[in-house]
Amino acid sequence: MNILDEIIEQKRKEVEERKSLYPVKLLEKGIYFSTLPVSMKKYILREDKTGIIAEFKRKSPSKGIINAHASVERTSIGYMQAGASALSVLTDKPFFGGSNEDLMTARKFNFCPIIRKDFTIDEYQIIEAKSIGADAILLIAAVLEPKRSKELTDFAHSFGLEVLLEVHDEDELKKNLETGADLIGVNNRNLKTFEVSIDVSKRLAPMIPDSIVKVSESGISSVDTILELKKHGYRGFLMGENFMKHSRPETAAMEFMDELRIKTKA
Ligand SMILES: O=C(O)c1ccccc1NCC(=O)[C@H](O)[C@H](O)COP(=O)(O)O
Repeated sequence: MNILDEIIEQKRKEVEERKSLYPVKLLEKGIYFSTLPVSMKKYILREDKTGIIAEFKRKSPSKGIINAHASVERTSIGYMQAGASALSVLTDKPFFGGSNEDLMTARKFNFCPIIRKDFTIDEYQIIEAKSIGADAILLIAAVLEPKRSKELTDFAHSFGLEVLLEVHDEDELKKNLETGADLIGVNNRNLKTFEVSIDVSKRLAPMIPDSIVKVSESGISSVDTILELKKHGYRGFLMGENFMKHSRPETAAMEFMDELRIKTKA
């Protein structure tokens, strides 16, 4: 059993527990349930932003503890002040140390697109994402049949949420091109082996239609990599550890995005 199988097995149990603890009727009463979502796709395409989706993540299966003490409030505000296009907040607790409360805190302090980073396998989680103030959800092709990805995408759209569909290889991409995702994220990290290679993004780029916003995910740690990925048509760049490993992730993000702005003008 690989880590992804383990996460999904755990997630199935967790979702069933949450359904009985917080029934849909309760989620529908959440303060964000009827607010209008902010489009992550639009923000990523905005020229005055960097395209970076800055992630708040305390730990991960591949790296263990990354930052146990960072404040969601200070980090998320700092990320946006630095010029991020959107925020990504991990809400999975057992494997990433996140929570729904983290996302709600980020929501409270920021008017910007927020993607709920979790392992979505059930409609219930989409309703939950809406009720905690998310604007977008992640779907991972490696754990869903294309038919199921489409069903969940349609369901997310019915709540005004956008979908970032994550793929890791040609086969996953080909099978999921018709699922209606708003953005396609190519994960440079193989979630089964944890191997990271930016070449995955470069290889898959020509297969993604221009109508879909391309996002490169994971293992990005240099401005030059972003400039290189832009040449391959990427507009979004999901970055977590490179910022979170610092005691002040928001300062690291500011320095990184300043360098990106300078090199983009040059
Ligand atoms: O990061 C992991 O170890 C991981 C393991 C299993 C499933 C998902 C995982 N990561 C989720 C992500 O998508 C990354 O947090 C995100 O792309 C940012 O990556 P990075 O910039 O390398 O922190």
